[in-house]
Amino acid sequence: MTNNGAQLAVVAATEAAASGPEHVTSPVAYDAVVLAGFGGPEGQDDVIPFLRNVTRGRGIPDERLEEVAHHYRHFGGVSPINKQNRVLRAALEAELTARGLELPVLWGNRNWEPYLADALRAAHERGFRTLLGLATSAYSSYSSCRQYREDFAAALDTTGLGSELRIDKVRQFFDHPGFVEPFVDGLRTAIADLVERGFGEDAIRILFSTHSIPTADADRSGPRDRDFGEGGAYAAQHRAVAEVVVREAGTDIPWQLVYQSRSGPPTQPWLEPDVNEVIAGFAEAGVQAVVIVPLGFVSDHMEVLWDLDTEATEVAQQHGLVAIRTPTPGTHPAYVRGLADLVVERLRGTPVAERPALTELGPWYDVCRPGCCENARLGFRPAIAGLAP
Ligand SMILES: CC1=C(CCC(=O)O)c2cc3nc(cc4[nH]c(cc5[nH]c(cc1n2)c(C)c5CCC(=O)O)c(CCC(=O)O)c4C)C(CCC(=O)O)=C3C
Ligand SMILES: [Fe+2]
Repeated sequence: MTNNGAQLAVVAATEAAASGPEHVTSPVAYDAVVLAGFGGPEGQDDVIPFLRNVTRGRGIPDERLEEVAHHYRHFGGVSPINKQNRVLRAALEAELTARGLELPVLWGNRNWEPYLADALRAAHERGFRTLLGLATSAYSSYSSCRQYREDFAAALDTTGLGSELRIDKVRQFFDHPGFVEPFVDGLRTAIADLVERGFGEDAIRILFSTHSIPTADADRSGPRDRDFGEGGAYAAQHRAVAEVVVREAGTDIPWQLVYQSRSGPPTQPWLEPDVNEVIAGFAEAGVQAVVIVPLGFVSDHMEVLWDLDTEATEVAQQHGLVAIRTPTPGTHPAYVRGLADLVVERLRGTPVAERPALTELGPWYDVCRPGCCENARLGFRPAIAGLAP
């Protein structure tokens, strides 16, 4: 740290939370929203520098990096993720404007241009001082929660704007109706499609797929003082949302939660089972069709286009199975409205009892609880929007 700006921001958020009820902050007149994306390469020359950004200090084997570079190269070195976030940014801003809220939405990334630091500089130049961060990530884990909080703190440090800007962050929204509804729609449509094509419901299986993470990180996901069972809050949230999606879709077809896109050295345990192994096992069980619901992802980025639409679909075909991958929220109107609702609840300081949440785990916290989503290997880094350890 070259200045203590990030620490100041951490303290500001901490005090705001500590003085309010446990879950929620008081109303805040935010000047703007900052959408925080993962970032992706936009051409062949970007691929390797992007992958270096993603994996810095992570011990990802070179073979895995080459393999992942190949996924991007196959699509011209372009990940669709930046375009998707540009479209989402505009849609969210338009939704807020339509509600009479003058709340610009800025956008910056963790791993590629425009970086979060660029977004903070732009916000500051436009005179915005009180910002609400919104990460494009629904669940609790180091990669999907705490790392975004650290990204904001690091961007405050890089820009030297730590004492000028206050940044809070929208809660994890895994069980918000706006996030869940597109998955329900997608599952219903896929089942209807298969039934119409003559598949019996007993010959169909539903797989809810999400990103695998190291089990050591999964165990640390969510607040330190709550026990969520195997796989921590990360796995528990996915299980709970999958149950809601199945119930809302009104189906009795058997389902299970599977994991994809594992990296890291083989010696390191990651969440299992792998989507491809489960699909391969289906053929012997007499299954004829599989519906893959990409429950862990907000848009059709590379993990979806390659790991599901290319790889998992190929595995299914090799085993004589029909596979349908259902849509991600993307810019589904329910999702965009849901994100706007999540912003509005912070403007109003909506009491926790009035906040929508479709599972018993939520609504999640405005300010992360002590020890939330720590990384098992990386040391402590300053983060916004969390209570001190
Ligand atoms: C939980 C989770 C999400 C979902 C939540 C969220 O959306 O945030 C997610 C999303 C994404 N992951 C992405 C890309 C990559 N993730 C990698 C590596 C890793 N991901 C991890 C976890 C997650 N990742 C982890 C524990 C690693 C190991 C290294 C580390 O500890 O960081 C690597 C390195 C190579 C590899 O090992 O695959 C790449 C290239 C992209 C962009 C895709 C595009 O460009 O379209 C997106 C949206
Ligand atoms: Fe990832």
